[in-house]
Amino acid sequence: MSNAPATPTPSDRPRIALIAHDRKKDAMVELAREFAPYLQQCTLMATGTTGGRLVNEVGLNVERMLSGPWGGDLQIGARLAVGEVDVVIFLRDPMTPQPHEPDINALVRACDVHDVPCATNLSSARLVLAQMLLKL
Ligand SMILES: O=C(CO)COP(=O)(O)O
Repeated sequence: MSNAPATPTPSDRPRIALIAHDRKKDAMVELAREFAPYLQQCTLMATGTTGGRLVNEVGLNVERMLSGPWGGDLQIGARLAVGEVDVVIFLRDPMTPQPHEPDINALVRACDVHDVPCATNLSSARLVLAQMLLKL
């Protein structure tokens, strides 16, 4: 039997969900640029508009769900509930009421139920990604 390390497969990659409310999307793009070399090695999913910006402005490969108000947060929550998401970066806007507040709460609750790390602001997102980088 060979002692060579197993070739990483897509399923070994950290699976990260990236979500940002409108007034936080520039910050998400900036964060993604900062961590792009790492994020390129991850399996990424995002809500629709956030994902579009990450694809077009950062060049990341992202699976795009529906936009948040149309159910994107719920789609990510459903994936997370069956063990398909390792980390959530969710840059929420605490100053703007959202029409889909119940969906947002459901996703954050699912993170707590399943003990999945959920960074809801830029500083905690940087801490989480920096810690993940150390495990490479
Ligand atoms: O509304 C959102 C999260 O609650 C984000 O959705 P978009 O990325 O489609 O703007």
